[in-house]
Amino acid sequence: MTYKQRNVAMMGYRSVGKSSLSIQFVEGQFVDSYDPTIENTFTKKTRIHQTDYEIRLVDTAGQDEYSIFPAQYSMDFHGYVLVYSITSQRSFEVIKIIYEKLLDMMGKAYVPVVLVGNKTDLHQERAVPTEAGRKLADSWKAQFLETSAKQNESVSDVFSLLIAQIERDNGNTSEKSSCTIS
Ligand SMILES: Nc1nc2c(ncn2[C@@H]2O[C@H](COP(=O)(O)OP(=O)(O)OP(=O)(O)O)[C@@H](O)[C@H]2O)c(=O)[nH]1
Repeated sequence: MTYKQRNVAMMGYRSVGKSSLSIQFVEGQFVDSYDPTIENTFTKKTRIHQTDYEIRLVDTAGQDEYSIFPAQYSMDFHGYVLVYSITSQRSFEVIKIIYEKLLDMMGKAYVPVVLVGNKTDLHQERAVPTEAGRKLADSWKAQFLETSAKQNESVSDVFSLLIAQIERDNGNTSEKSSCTIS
């Protein structure tokens, strides 16, 4: 069987749940302890829209507004999952900065991205309204989802949405497209 390989990087501020989302997607479990990541790579074979994919998922170290964008993440990636925590306004501010640095580093005006607001199970601690996340994603022409790695809510949707977006950007789409000549 042949698999389409897609390389995806998870980026965001510290402790927003990048590792937890990766582990939930790849291994189907949630680990409550916090172990800061340096870098971890996971692979997962999955079928999305009748196509078999091997997703190589790189879980990166948490960054803050002062971090220098690691140049290795601007090459060889098909798409990015940019994660903040809905309980942390700072993580929301940091994700905007990471996005700007990513575009800068790649020298592009557009990069396939899914913006993820994680930890929806902590609704009593919510600091970032859903609408703010959606607006930000719209301004990037990116997909947007809120998730809970803990409750496995919408976790696999993050990757299906990103893969679908990457395929659309490559011109591979199962949807019928129309062409108008004027
Ligand atoms: N309640 C709740 N806690 C979560 C969720 N996702 C992650 N956590 C917790 O948040 C803490 C940080 O999670 P990680 O997945 O290690 O976060 P990270 O973004 O990979 O952190 P860095 O490696 O520092 O960048 C851990 O204690 C997790 O158990 C979630 O959806 N809900």
